[in-house]
Amino acid sequence: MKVGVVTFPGSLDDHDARRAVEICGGEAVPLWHRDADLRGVDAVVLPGGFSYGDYLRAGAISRFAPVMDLVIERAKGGMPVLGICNGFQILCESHLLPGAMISNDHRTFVCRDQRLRVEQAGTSWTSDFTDGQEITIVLKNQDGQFVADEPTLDRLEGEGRVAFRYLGTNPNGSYRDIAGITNETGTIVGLMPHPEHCVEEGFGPSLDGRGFFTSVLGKVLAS
Ligand SMILES: NC(=O)CC[C@H](N)C(=O)O
Repeated sequence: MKVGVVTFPGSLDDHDARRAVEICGGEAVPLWHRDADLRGVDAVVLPGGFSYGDYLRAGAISRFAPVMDLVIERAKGGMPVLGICNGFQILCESHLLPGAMISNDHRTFVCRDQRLRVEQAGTSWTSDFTDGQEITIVLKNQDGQFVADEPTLDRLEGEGRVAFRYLGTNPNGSYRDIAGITNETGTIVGLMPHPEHCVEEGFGPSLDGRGFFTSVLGKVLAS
């Protein structure tokens, strides 16, 4: 299975995302922000970083990158898309996911190991987890506060579209402790913490990131 990883100017975590795909048994395909072809990929990861320097708003310019025309079209047609941190910001700016990301409530950059609860294991990127499972992966951002109006939050909760919730201290003021959400069909997932940094021994607090990639790839890894 081919998983495209988009590099925007200012992306930071594209290499780790490609490496995570390969470690978990997939073929990682590098995509560039100006590409007008998705090179036959079956799924796409929008990685973390500071695309276009986070100017205007994080993700606001990336949404208009040429490659996003195709990503948005294919995502609407059911292609699995994972947005990690800056990628989640881009998914919200693209209106593939509802809500918006604003500055952390404490107005400082946060970098920590973060406990999460998997609230929805019925997505393309979480099927190797179980509902209610606790995982710990890393978190690092400045604009990580997920906000949405009350009807949108109620709809997300009611439709089982809150995919991840922060456990312990809410690190950024995200409404209802929401760390990640999914679309109506569970093919698109966005979250602020970084699974791609938690896929190999000696790096990160766990190997919990593997589940995201094995879920979409349909792979079983020896532990
Ligand atoms: N690690 C990331 O992707 C974080 C970058 C992101 N633009 C921010 O809010 O800081």
